[in-house]
This record gives sequence, structure tokens and C-alpha cells, in this order.
Amino acid sequence: MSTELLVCENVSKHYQEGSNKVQVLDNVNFHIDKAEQIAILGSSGSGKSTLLHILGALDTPTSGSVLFKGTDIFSYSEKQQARFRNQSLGFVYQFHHLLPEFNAIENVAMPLLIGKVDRGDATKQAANMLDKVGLSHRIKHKPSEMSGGERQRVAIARALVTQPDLVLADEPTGNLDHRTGQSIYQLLNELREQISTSFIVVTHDTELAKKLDRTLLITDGKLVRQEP
Ligand SMILES: Nc1ncnc2c1ncn2[C@@H]1O[C@H](COP(=O)(O)OP(=O)(O)OP(=O)(O)O)[C@@H](O)[C@H]1O
Repeated sequence: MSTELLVCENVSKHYQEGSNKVQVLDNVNFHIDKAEQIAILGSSGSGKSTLLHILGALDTPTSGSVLFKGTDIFSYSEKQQARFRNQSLGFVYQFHHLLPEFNAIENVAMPLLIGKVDRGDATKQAANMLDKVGLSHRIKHKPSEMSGGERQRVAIARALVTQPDLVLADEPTGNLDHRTGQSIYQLLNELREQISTSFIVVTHDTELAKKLDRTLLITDGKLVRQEP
């Protein structure tokens, strides 16, 4: 049985600005296995976020394909893509993107409610996930009543609550001080012992990248190096 979860094949993306072609991604090829954690490292403007958006079917490539469990995600209808994002993926952003008017448990339960899980079950699963990220004492707090690190833990709980195959994280420690960032890496490490979710983490942070299984380096839209 194949262990490949996602395969990115010859993915290119460009924008046309007048007569100028801006090549953002240039023939990117890589794969990620089930339960693998990889970092995509690259300087600002190298194309990391664009690649992550394409992998999450939030943006389309100009050419190439992204196979998830063997099927091209761009052959899905819009409805299938929405279901793919809700059930197979989790997202973590640099700024947590929690809903300010809802408390921690409501924010974490949201992807389950969108996926039509019964409210009682969704609340139980959200409480369980908040416990796993060490926040069982903060479930009734709103984002404005929590620290930056706590908010990011809630965002990670929200990304994992549906037990997705893959989490796409865009600079998950980018907005945190060094010590809080460290505690988030440690959390990701602890979680991978409990769950078999794959992670693709886009980052500037070489220290975070070293903690993951493999690093891909992007320069000017090209994947220039893959190292263990
Ligand atoms: N809609 C657009 N039209 C034209 N160019 C764009 C568009 N979106 C992104 N770009 C360009 O694509 C390049 C890559 O952007 P991207 O956000 O993927 O980089 P990044 O590596 O994630 O950068 P950062 O680390 O600063 O977030 C940049 O030069 C950006 O200006």
C-alpha cells in the first residue's frame, strides 16, 4: 500500500501583470507521506504561502496537479473541495484567525458543526482536543482573554479536532515570542505521538524546520533542496 498522502506534480503558478509575467511557482515537485511532518522554508516572497494555498485548494495552479490519496484535488467540484478542506485538512495561520465573539470551545467545535456533527458530540470532541493542547482550564475564555500562545494552541486544537489527514500551517510561530514559539513546537511534537496527522509547515524559522522530519527549501518559486 502506498504511504504517499499528497503528491505535488509540476506545479507552476504565474500572474500576468500587463506584459509582465510574474512566475511565483516554477515546476514544484514533492510528496508527503502519511504521518510525516515537513517544513517548507524560504525567504519572504519565495512562494511559500502561494504553494500552501494551492495545496489546500484555496488557490489554483496555472499548471500541474496536486494528488491527494491519488485523486487530483482540482478535478473536484467546488462542493467536493469544500468537503475536502473541512474533513481532510486542518489550517493553522500566523494570526490565529479565531472568531472573536466565540469562546475557545465554540471556536474549536466550529469545523465539526460545519461538518454537521451533532452539537453535543462536537462540544465533547472540542473539550477533548482542548485538553490535549493543555487548555482544559480556558475553554470558556474568548480569544481576547487569552495570551498569544494560548490562542495559537486553540487554533491548533481547531485544526486537529476533525482528525484531518493533513494540517497546513502558515508561519504558526511567526507572531509569537521565542519562548512561546518553542512551546508550540513542543506541543506539535507531543501531538504527533498521539495522532497520525501529517503536517506541512511553512516557515522562516530554521529552528522549527529542524524539528520536523524533512525540509523543503524554496527560492524564487523553485524547490531547490530537499533534506532529511
Ligand atoms: N495576486 C497576485 N498578483 C501578483 N503577484 C502576486 C500575487 N500574489 C502573490 N504574488 C507574488 O508572489 C510572490 C510569492 O508570494 P507568497 O506570498 O507566496 O510568498 P511567501 O514566500 O509566502 O512570502 P512571505 O514569507 O513574505 O509570506 C511574491 O512576490 C508576491 O508578490
